[in-house]
Amino acid sequence: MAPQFILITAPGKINLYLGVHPHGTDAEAEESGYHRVDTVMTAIDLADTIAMAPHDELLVRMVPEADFPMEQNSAYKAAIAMGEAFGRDPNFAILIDKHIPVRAGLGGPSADAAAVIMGLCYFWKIDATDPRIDAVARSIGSDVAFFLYGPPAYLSGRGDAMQEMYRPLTGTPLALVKPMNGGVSAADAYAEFDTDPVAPADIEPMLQAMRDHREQDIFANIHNNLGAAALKLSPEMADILEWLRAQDNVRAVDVCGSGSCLFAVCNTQMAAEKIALSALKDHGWWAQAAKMEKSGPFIAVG
Ligand SMILES: C[C@@](CO)(OP(=O)(O)O)[C@H](O)COP(=O)(O)OP(=O)(O)OC[C@H]1O[C@@H](n2ccc(N)nc2=O)[C@H](O)[C@@H]1O
Ligand SMILES: Nc1ncnc2c1ncn2[C@@H]1O[C@H](COP(=O)(O)OP(=O)(O)O)[C@@H](O)[C@H]1O
Repeated sequence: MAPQFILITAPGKINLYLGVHPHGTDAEAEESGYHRVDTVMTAIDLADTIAMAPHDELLVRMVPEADFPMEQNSAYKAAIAMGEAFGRDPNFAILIDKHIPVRAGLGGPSADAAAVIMGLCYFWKIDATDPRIDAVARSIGSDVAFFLYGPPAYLSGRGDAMQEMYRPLTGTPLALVKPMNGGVSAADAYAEFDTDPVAPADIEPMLQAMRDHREQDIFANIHNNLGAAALKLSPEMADILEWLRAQDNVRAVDVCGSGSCLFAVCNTQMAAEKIALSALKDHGWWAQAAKMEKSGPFIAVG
């Protein structure tokens, strides 16, 4: 008998490499205003938790309560799109325990959408390789496809076309720091990028380092050419960037996706914890120690 309740852990992500290509480089990706993007992402252990059970209608709630209508929730959109793709009524109650900050570049809305897609596949016994799943993911957002696969990966196109997957960097310590208030939306960051587009760094050294699992080279090739746009939209991020770079035991620092969060790869978990605490205590920034995670969303059955 199918279970009546599942709990899905939906990890956020960081981009170890984010290369946005100025317009005019890829006609297909640029349809409807999108940019050609090459990215290497890894999941992190800062995660939302999503409880799902069959219900008499589709109901999506967040804790803390969302300040936008349910119909705009990525989890709701994913459930509707899955229902349409598979010809079924997505009548489920979905409760999202929110831990991943929004407008942070940590992929929270996309992680929630991927978790709901996986949850519905579980309830409806849909094969994970069904191509309709990938199409649903892409229709919700560029980052959703990454979460469906899980391990660190290189994606191209709009950042939604899987190219290669790599051995995870599980447990690598991170300090995440962002301004306490406000954030940067992905759409605003891309629009700002267009005012002064700069070509990305060569991705090959990063891909080769990921293939060979050479940590030192991976961290030496961390790159994000959307970061400058985020910094213009949220100037406090520049203070955080400078401060993180000056901390002890930090191997690399960059912007998380479209911001407003920044990450520091640290030598030890204690160093990451110390940096997070100092960011909060001495500067009033939002901060959290985290780790790189081996995979994307995973399901526990109740
Ligand atoms: C920047 C990245 C890096 O991983 O994520 P975040 O850091 O925001 O989490 C992604 O490219 C964001 O992906 P996602 O958050 O899924 O954004 P989407 O809903 O697909 O797109 C939001 C908006 O960003 C712009 N956009 C997004 C992706 C892309 N390749 N080109 C774009 O120009 C478009 O204006 C689009 O309307
Ligand atoms: N499940 C969700 N969790 C959080 N925010 C969501 C969700 N679904 C839709 N949103 C909307 O997405 C916005 C954040 O989008 P975006 O800036 O692209 O995300 P990110 O945090 O990945 O940078 C929120 O302000 C909110 O309006």
